[in-house]
Amino acid sequence: MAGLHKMFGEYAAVRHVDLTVAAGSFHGLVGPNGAGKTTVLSMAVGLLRPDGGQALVFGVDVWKDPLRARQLMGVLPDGLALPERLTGRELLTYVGRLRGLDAGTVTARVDELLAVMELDGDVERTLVVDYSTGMRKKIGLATALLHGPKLLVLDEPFEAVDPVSAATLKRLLVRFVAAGGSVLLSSHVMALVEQLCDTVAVMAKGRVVAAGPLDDVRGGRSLEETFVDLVGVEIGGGEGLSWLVS
Ligand SMILES: Nc1ncnc2c1ncn2[C@@H]1O[C@H](COP(=O)(O)OP(=O)(O)OP(=O)(O)O)[C@@H](O)[C@H]1O
Repeated sequence: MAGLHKMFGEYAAVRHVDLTVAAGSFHGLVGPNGAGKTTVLSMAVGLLRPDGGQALVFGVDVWKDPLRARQLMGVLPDGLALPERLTGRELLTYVGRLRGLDAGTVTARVDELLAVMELDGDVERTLVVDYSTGMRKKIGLATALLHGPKLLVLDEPFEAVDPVSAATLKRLLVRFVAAGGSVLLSSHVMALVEQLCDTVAVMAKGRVVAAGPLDDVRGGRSLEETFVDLVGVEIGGGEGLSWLVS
């Protein structure tokens, strides 16, 4: 992405952001609440029209050639709206056919994805409307993977996912990158980004304030310490709320 810019009224939510995810890299995007991560990712994948700048996926302009760009990308947006009154299998089958995969391929991939995401067995009778938040993340990730994309763009993929499922998702993403895929994910969890990502960008107030290989950005410290320095916030400050306990 180059020079991506977005105004909401008078407020510049994203200010001329440049970000490159190298092929085969696992790229983390971190930043405090309201930094502009979701806005950047939404513009990068074609869900929110930028006021300026360009988003390219392997050279394909997301806004000029959306169909080709979508073939190359798998997207897990924040607050994904899924067709609710379907089971996970029905949803994946529907998405697979929409994406032009033949019936045999869809069935085989849906079987595999439901098993990997542990959404098979008894859970198969549950409608998506009755899924927990973590289960919705998992089925959302499965829909993102279904067509075999080269790049995954994931907004907070681990939010509300239990530790066991998170470990499964991590293994899956590491495998995806090892097989040549690229991942761009946003997260609030520094430990997770340090564990998974080789490259990281830190956003604050709509700008990228640091970016590069993980070790360069954290410079011998933990990512959390670097993050606090860069965005100028105190973690766990004791001020205020004196009424909370007496
Ligand atoms: N549709 C919108 N209309 C108006 N303002 C918006 C809209 N979407 C986002 N914003 C504002 O833009 C800023 C960036 O929001 P964004 O959701 O991109 O941040 P974020 O880094 O993803 O935050 P979080 O970590 O809390 O998810 C915030 O100040 C938010 O209030």
